[in-house]
Parts: sequence; C-alpha cells; structure tokens
Amino acid sequence: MLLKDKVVLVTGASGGIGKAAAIGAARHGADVAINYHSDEAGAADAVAQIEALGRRAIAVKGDVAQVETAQAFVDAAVEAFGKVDVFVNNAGICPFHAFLDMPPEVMERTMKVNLFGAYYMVQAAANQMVKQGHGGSIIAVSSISALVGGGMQTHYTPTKAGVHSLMQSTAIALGKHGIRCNSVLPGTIETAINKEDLADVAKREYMSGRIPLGRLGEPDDLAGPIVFLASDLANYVTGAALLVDGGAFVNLQ
Ligand SMILES: NC(=O)C1=CN([C@@H]2O[C@H](COP(=O)(O)OP(=O)(O)OC[C@H]3O[C@@H](n4cnc5c(N)ncnc54)[C@H](O)[C@@H]3O)[C@@H](O)[C@H]2O)C=CC1
Ligand SMILES: C[C@H](O)[C@@H]1OC(=O)[C@H](O)[C@@H]1O
Repeated sequence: MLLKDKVVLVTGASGGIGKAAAIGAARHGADVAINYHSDEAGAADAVAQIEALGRRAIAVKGDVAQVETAQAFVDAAVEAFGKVDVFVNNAGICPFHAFLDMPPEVMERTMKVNLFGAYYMVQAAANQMVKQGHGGSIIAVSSISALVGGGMQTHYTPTKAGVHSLMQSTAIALGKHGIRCNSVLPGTIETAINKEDLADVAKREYMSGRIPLGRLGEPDDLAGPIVFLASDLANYVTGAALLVDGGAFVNLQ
C-alpha cells in the first residue's frame, strides 16, 4: 500500500489513462476524486470500481479549459475528503489534423484543454497543498510527444512539451513547500484518444513495430509509474520526466 489514506485527484478520469491511474491509486489505499468532462457512465464506473476496493470516491463534472473548473474541483475534493495529497493532471485531447490547414479553433481548443487547463489545475491544487503545509506530489501526464514530433500533431506536441516544462518550473517554484512535481511521458497507449488513428492497420503495425517491448501500451501500464511518483518511494524525485513507452523513444535502429 503505497498511498494509504492519501487523497488523490485525477483529471479526465472517466476513461483511459486517467481512470487506470485513479483505480491504481485506490488499489494502493487512496481515496480519489476524479474530474470528468462528459462521460457520465465512465465516471460512475470509475467511482464504483474505487468503492469496490474499499476506498472513497467522488466524480466532479467540469471542462478543464474553463478557469473556474480547477478551483471547483479542488474545493469539492477538500469538502469530501478534507485535503489534497496528490494531483494528477491527465485530461487531454489529440484531434489529429494536418498543419497547413489547421483550423484555428482546433489548435486553440487543444492548447486550452491540454496546457491552459493543466496550468490552472496545477495552480489550484498547489495552493491547497501550500495551505495544508505538509507538501504533496503533482504528476502531469505529458507524452513521448514532448520530445519528438508528429506531422498530424503540430497543435498537440507543443502542449505536451508545455506540461513537461510546467512540471520542471513548478518543481522549482514549489520545492520550498515540499511539493514534488514530475511528469510521465507515455508512448502509444491504446485508448479512446487514438482509436480512430490506430484503426489504420498499416499505422498500427508501424507503431507497434517501433516498440522494443513488442506491444502497444495499455492504460494500466501508466498506473504503476504514476503511483510510484505519487508515493514516498519517490521522496527525492522532483522535476523529473519518466518515459513509459516500451522503449519506443530510444529505438532508432
Ligand atoms: N493514449 C496515448 O497514446 C497517449 C496519451 N497521452 C496523454 O494521456 C492523457 C490521457 O489520454 P488517454 O487516456 O490516452 O485518452 P482518453 O481519451 O481515454 O482520455 C482523455 C480524458 O480526458 C478527458 N477530457 C478531454 N477533454 C477534457 C476537458 N475539456 N475537461 C475535462 N476532461 C477532458 C476525456 O473525457 C477523457 O476522459 C492525455 O493528456 C493524453 O495527451 C500521452 C501520451 C500517449
Ligand atoms: C494520441 C496519440 O496516439 C498519442 O498521443 C501521444 O501523446 C503519443 O505520442 C501518441 O502520438
């Protein structure tokens, strides 16, 4: 039990990596507050799975692109559980689109959800942790795409580099409060975000062929690394970025 009686908040946790991280935290003894955008059934299922593990859970609806969502989420968690120990910024979108004719609204929505949303959420969680006075752990779900590009992801990869950079800067800003800030950099993980993209058989085979461990990732592959960074096992880890990609990044030839 690495997170016994900790309170963990996860954004975008009605499915995919966020849901796996929320349930993974509960498996390690945490009570969990999840933010979700619109998938009521997915959010209810995450709550039910956490409660089945004997932990408490709440689901709070909100669009992370709206500034006020962040404080409302933190307030709801504090009202339910009394504190915030761990904050996982996970919510994100990746509407694949070519560069030369990128619609401004697609670019701006991606920035607002992935980067602005992360900024306001992390700020709200950090203020709560500072007020509590006993430190905390913040983890951003960045991406291998913080380090490498994607021709159909010119609006997306800068947001992932941005949240990685945000963790580096907040690690400095919040170190004196005992708040650690790190990012995980997933490779290609099969979730709703890339269902359509990976439906292309040739693309799917190319992507899995690039991975030394021989398979695409699953949401649960992120749960362990996130729980580790959240836990006291990572007490002296801050400003770090952990690739969770089956070895894809280092596979040049
Ligand atoms: N699946 C992959 O290959 C990779 C995913 N990531 C990142 O992991 C994170 C989670 O994505 P996945 O689980 O893969 O996909 P997903 O589509 O299953 O999950 C994304 C979650 O974010 C939520 N969300 C989207 N817009 C939101 C908004 N405005 N407000 C609140 N919630 C919102 C969605 O409802 C969903 O629950 C994202 O930040 C993504 O960029 C990073 C690297 C690889
Ligand atoms: C959604 C993509 O399949 C996925 O997102 C990322 O961040 C990875 O780099 C993959 O491109």
